[in-house]
Amino acid sequence: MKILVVDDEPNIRRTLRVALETMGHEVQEAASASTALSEVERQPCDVALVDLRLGGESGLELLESLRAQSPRLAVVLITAHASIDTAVEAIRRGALDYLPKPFTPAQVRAVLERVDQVRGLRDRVADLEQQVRDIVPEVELESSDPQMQQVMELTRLVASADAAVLIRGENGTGKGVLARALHAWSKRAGGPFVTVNCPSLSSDLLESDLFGHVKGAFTGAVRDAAGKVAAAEGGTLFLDEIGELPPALQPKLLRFLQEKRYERVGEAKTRIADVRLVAATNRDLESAVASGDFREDLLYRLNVVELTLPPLRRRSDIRTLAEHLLAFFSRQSGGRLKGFTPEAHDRLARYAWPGNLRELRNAVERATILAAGPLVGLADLPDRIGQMQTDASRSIEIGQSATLEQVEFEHIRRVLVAAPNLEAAARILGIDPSTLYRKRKQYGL
Ligand SMILES: Nc1ncnc2c1ncn2[C@@H]1O[C@H](COP(=O)(O)OP(=O)(O)OP(=O)(O)O)[C@@H](O)[C@H]1O
Repeated sequence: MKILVVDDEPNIRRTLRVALETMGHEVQEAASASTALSEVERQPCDVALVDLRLGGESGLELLESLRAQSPRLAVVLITAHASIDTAVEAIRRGALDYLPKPFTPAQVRAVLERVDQVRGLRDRVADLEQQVRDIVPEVELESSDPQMQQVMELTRLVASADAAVLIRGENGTGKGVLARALHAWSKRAGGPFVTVNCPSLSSDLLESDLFGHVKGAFTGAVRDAAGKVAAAEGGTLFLDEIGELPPALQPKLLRFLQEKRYERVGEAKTRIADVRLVAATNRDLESAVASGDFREDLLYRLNVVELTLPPLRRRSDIRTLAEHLLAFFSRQSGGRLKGFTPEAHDRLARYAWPGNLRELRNAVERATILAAGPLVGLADLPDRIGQMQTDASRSIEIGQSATLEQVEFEHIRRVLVAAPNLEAAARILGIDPSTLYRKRKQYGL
């Protein structure tokens, strides 16, 4: 973890730095409240260890300012006057814990383990919140489109088997939604549904995210972690964007698929899990196999059954889908909107929908907020749809009349089309793969 030590006594700062660095943490120091605040602003950290008496300043006040400035920061107070009262006051004002002075390295370690546990729980809550959002109440799986009807029929058929399933389709076509439906219709429905986003983490972190790790396996592994394979026990593990699975992890996943066996990072003990694997990809995995980026044996293990979702532009039910989504969002906001104008419908039917159902959903939700009603018109649709020229790939020129959002959307879209994979696209854009991942979701790309 990144830890900020705030104490006006150089000796305490030095002792803590040595102890914390020995435990594998990164340490920043501050001798006063104002330095502490500017340090946190300059470089975000995970934990602040704050002395209660900072010369003439109060650690309790700094605690409040730090919490206001950086709500995710865990603050631990250090106090030579450990009384129940100060401890209670510190916790009441948002401290996560306190350390009595003088302290031993073991006490520091114990406090940090608690901080790490709380952070783990917080992440778990965020993850669960995301899952609740992912359950997507607006989803309509019934379709009059013949291709979709075929996909749904096959999904119901294979749901009861335990075979691995590979879901193919462009971004936003509903692969995640279909994976959930598959789980809900399977005999594992009572078990957990756990998602792993393959491109959002580095190879090492992804391995530990999947299979778990033991305490001390790497810097920052301060306690054992079970991993998502274990979390999905008795249920379904959904590997999103499997085409981005780093090569180093592919043999490990293959072994897991074949034998249901795996090891946590840093541990030799073999564990067994009863988990069904469903994977999704928007990439042409056959060409990834041909270029050596994806193992052929893994592809064959994953696609025992294949389900392919059609892109939205090829679906004959765009109109019904748009009406369904509008009815859903309109209900949530008092039922003001009754439908689309004929021009808006026409545009929705002719637009290319590079972000597929996600883009349609976002466009309709946005229109529900903007439209005066009772019908959604062209002006209520995002510019790229409403002002679309007949050529869907109209060019945006830098310096010409375009919003920053349009420019960012178009630039990211084109880089994604041209780059061989997400990591390369993130490198070109000069952003983190996880930021790119979020932006794609935001823009429905
Ligand atoms: N059948 C549906 N009815 C209504 N909305 C849908 C449907 N399928 C998908 N959506 C909308 O599109 C969004 C994206 O779906 P989902 O995440 O399943 O797509 P995906 O193909 O997995 O995308 P990605 O490849 O980017 O992960 C959903 O959150 C939902 O809002």
